[in-house]
Amino acid sequence: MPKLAIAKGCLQQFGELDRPLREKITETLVAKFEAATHTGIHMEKIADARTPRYRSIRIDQFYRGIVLAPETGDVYTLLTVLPHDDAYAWARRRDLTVNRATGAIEVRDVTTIDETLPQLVKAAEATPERLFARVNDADLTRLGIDESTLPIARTLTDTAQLDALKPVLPETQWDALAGLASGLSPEQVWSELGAEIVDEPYDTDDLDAAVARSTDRIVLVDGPDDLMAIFAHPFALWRIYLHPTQQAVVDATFRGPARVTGGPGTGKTVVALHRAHRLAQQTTESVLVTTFTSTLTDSLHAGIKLLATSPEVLDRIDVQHVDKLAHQIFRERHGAPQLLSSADETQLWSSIIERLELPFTEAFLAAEWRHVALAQRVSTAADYLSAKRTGRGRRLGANQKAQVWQALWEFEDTLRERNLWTHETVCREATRLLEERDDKPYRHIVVDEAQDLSPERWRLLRAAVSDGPDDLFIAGDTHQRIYQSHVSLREVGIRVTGRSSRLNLNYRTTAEILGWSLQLLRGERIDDMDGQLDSIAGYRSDVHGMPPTTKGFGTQSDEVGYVADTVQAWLDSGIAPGEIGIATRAKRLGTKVQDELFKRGVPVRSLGKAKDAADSVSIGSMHAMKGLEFRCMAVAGVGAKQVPPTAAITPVEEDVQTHDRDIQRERCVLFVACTRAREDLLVTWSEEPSPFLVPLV
Ligand SMILES: Nc1ncnc2c1ncn2[C@@H]1O[C@H](COP(=O)(O)OP(=O)(O)OP(=O)(O)O)[C@@H](O)[C@H]1O
Repeated sequence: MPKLAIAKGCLQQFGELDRPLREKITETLVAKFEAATHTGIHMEKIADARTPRYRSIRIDQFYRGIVLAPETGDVYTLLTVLPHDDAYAWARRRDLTVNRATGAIEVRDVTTIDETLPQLVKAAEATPERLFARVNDADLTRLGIDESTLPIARTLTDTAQLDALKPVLPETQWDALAGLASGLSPEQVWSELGAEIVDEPYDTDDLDAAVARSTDRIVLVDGPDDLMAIFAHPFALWRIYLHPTQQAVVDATFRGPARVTGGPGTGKTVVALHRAHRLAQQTTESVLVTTFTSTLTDSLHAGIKLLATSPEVLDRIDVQHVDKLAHQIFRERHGAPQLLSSADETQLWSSIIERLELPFTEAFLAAEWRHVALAQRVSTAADYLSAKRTGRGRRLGANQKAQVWQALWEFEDTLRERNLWTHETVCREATRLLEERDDKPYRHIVVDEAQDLSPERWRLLRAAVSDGPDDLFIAGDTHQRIYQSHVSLREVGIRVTGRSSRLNLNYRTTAEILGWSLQLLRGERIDDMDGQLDSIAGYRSDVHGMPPTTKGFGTQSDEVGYVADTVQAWLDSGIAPGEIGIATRAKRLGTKVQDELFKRGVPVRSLGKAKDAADSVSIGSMHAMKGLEFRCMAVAGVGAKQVPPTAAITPVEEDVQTHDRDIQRERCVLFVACTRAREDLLVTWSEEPSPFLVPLV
């Protein structure tokens, strides 16, 4: 029985068509493949096609699909859908070959390559520079560059020429060249290709075997329902086509906790979602997918719903905010907790300070309680005396420690006496309850945005799943840490050493925006949650665009006006309101921009509030941008007075280390906001620019 496979490029093109045409194509293909079961598929041969195995399939009066017919087997691969004449021209210009390194199928536009080569040779005569001078032929060949591509690679003098060849060169060969051009070594490119070392070379004439190997570019459709599901979400390419390095992490079996790291937009969430889905397919027990905010939880939930087409599998996946899980476990035993408000907490610290006549501030004691006592499960004076106070800066002598411990003890004692709880103590109690249980609620736990979870939340998760293969899977990037939590995974009982993978290729942002944003963090020493330093080296994007626009103004009202003008210009150029995001550090400025846009009749919403996300420009704090992305992004109010905000920074004289950590965190917050942009980034300020921007503007 014939089976249909769909190439990634085809689904991308399909997503750009009008909805009625998309519906028509879907209907036609479903009907054809249903009919094929009984009567075979009717397809036309194409005269003068580059390969005699191309066939055309009629979609309607105007549109044709180009299909690769099998020589052996029964898989028909839909390569493209285009207006009639373009479809036939496509088939005449493009050939299919098998990549020597990966054994996967590749499309190349032979006609354009033949036309371009003489021009490239001519341009190269004018300059001695060669883009790949440092890479020898043997390495290029090992990376799959074949004899047709090699002469082209050897004439290239700059990356702009390589970029221009992207639509015409064989995809995997272009990826390998782009990796080398961005500074990766041949070894690094080899490992990114995810190429399996084979004993025997691939049969480069066997296109059918190559199709079967190309799971990162060709998806095999599993019946009409699957076809409808694929075509219903043509923009969610991540759902179907994973990069080999992503796929390897999704499919791996780990003997214990494992994690994936990587820069912004490298697909960590995508990997986490696929992995959760795969684990849920393989077990009959529950799988938890979790993170630290409810907005992120909602978007993980939406992702899981896109992936899990089987209701049984979907049922097995519980997507829950980690605090909600803590409260749920707590309530099952104790009922609803009575929570201490943050104002009451400050008041309580203040009364303890007064009563004990202590020389500490409320903020200092609260932080000491959270970052030392709770983080390290300190329950006695002796524990506290020997607890690590890394990152707490201000040194305490023995007497001072005794005073602090007395305050912490009184604080907890009051909570106990009045039966009051904070989110942290609820979490601690839930952990205790889970640690007592043999029947853990989950078989697998997948955690996204791991860098922002506090130690007590990690302990909760550790206690919610039994030790075992694939128990915990963690996705995160410490360069995007936007809250206070500095966790050593080992200290919370989670060992990932030797089970850590890294993703480098950014799918979201242009190379220009990524490169600019990475400079915000240059020189920062950022831990990797496992006793080492993380690094930004090697993160890259193969997509190019405009560099970010940075602009300062004399007054805030001029700045607001400019941001509103820019949003209007984006809208006028055809960008949908839902594809535009605006981030500010302080809410007040966000409100001003929102009012200005509202005055101009632009639909606008505060993040997380209105439901009609697709129809409105989104405004939110830089923190609220975590996990989101927008085609166009304005990051406003990046002035010296606002970024970093004085109130968020511990004064140097109070605590040097905490001060430094606060500054680093604020850099990360700005980095997160800027890396939400896919195509266009505007960064503005009034008066003096933020010190973080000074080297960049
Ligand atoms: N294999 C893929 N094919 C197509 N698109 C992909 C792929 N992997 C990731 N993407 C897209 O790249 C973007 C970023 O992915 P994702 O959110 O998973 O990255 P991330 O590493 O979690 O980012 P961040 O850390 O910045 O939140 C998304 O738009 C996602 O759909």
